[in-house]
Amino acid sequence: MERPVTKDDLAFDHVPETDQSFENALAKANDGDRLTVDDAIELLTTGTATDGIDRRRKELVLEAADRRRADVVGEEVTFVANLNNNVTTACNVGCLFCNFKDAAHTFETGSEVDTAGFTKTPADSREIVSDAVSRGIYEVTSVSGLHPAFALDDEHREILESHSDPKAVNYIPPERYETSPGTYAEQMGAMSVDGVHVHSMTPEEGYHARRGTDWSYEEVYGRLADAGLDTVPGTAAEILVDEVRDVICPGKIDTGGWLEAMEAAANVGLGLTATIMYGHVENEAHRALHLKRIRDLQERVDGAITEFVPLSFVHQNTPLFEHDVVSGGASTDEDELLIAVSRLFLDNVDHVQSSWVKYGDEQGLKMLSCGADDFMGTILSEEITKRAGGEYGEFRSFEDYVEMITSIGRTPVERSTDYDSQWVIDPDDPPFGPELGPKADGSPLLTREERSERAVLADD
Ligand SMILES: C[S@@+](CC[C@H](N)C(=O)[O-])C[C@H]1O[C@@H](n2cnc3c(N)ncnc32)[C@H](O)[C@@H]1O
Ligand SMILES: Nc1c(NC[C@H](O)[C@H](O)[C@H](O)CO)[nH]c(=O)[nH]c1=O
Ligand SMILES: N[C@@H](Cc1ccc(O)cc1)C(=O)O
Ligand code: SF4
Repeated sequence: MERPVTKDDLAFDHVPETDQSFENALAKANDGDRLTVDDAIELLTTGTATDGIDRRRKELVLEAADRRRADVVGEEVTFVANLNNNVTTACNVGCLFCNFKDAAHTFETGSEVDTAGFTKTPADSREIVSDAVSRGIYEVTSVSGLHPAFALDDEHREILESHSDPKAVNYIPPERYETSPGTYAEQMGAMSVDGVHVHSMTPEEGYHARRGTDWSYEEVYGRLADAGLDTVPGTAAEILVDEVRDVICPGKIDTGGWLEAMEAAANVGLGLTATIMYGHVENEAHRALHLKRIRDLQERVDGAITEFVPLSFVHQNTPLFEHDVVSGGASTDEDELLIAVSRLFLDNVDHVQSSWVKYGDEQGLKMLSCGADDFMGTILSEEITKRAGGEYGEFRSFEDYVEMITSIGRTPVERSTDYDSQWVIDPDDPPFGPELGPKADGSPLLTREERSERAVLADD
């Protein structure tokens, strides 16, 4: 049998080699000068002239980033009271880093394979979000598989229904499925409970919502905003260099398409977040180029990107790992350097998020001293990382947040999705519950039952 293609066989055009020195790059970072891609490569590699990561140099990069964080945002650590409500896992795009998806044919009525996934109707979403809103959340984040029955709205469905070759545009009518996800517009409307902030429709989903039409992304995001969408999560970014996308997500929109969708969303007034998904086949040159593309985008959208979210690749149950293309994810040194260099390079993005879903509590807290200042949200439910083999759980309570953030001597601050509203929490004045948003009454986010269930689990 032939040996499988591995990461080492990939002959990339972009390689981590520069004419810059580590010392010069570090001096620029310390002076607050705008960094170039070569500077970022030097800092991410702790010097391209030597192999491996030099721990002493790494500490210097982390210190520079921590100082920059203190200068830009001070000692406050923010988080949000939110719920993840992902609508469906049905997806045929086939990204090789993803185990969230389930082949769409397994959702069809009469399928011989019982699907391992789920699809929620708009009514299901409404019920789930209503329940979470009554517990105090004021943001719902919703990212989904590209279900072939999804249409943007009724007009889009009509266009798809009358298409000469619906399959060619990845459309199968909802009648073929056990459960219909409805339209994106219906889902946005259903999730807009009592003014809750809807954070949804990644550029990849935006692409799906216009397939088979000549509509611009502005048209699509404008209609979604009218239906209840508030801000757009910048996932599907992965690594914004096409030679990497060709390997890990050949079915996805390319770098240009991702940037076009993000810019259009900003043009119709929607706020944005941006991400990087790193630690698979890419090298430090790709990571640095990605940062440059985000920084340039932020200039074009006039500051619409509120935060940058590094997502460390979770490898365990993914095709990339199972087919031996990669032997694991990023090392802790690489994670820390990525956070730090994101802070130093992205001088026009105020907030860098540390994801406890990806790093866990201990390392997640450490990241708050490597350049990050935001600690994500309560989320209440998580499927993407869990299905990939991540083990850091599905929610954090406000109590957890206050305890963790004060344990490192920083100030816990509740924020809105767009950071416009912030509420400094006094750790000496419990109970801690959401104070911002539609049903803010300061009561704890978790129900009494959940709290006692957790206490039992902790005793085990
Ligand atoms: C699962 S998709 C859902 C939304 C939509 N299908 C899309 O691709 O934009 C959301 C994001 O999760 C992240 N993700 C998926 N699998 C991951 C993994 N194994 N490790 C880390 N992040 C992952 C990727 O960055 C991806 O863009
Ligand atoms: N980093 C991850 C997030 N981040 C989302 C945040 O919780 C929040 O929605 C955003 O900051 C906007 O306010 N969500 C995940 O599910 N998994 C992550 O790794
Ligand atoms: N990236 C999105 C949310 C998100 C991140 C990672 C995920 O696995 C899922 C959703 C945001 O913060 O805007
Ligand atoms: S990352 Fe998104 S588009 Fe890619 S397979 Fe997973 S769910 Fe589908």
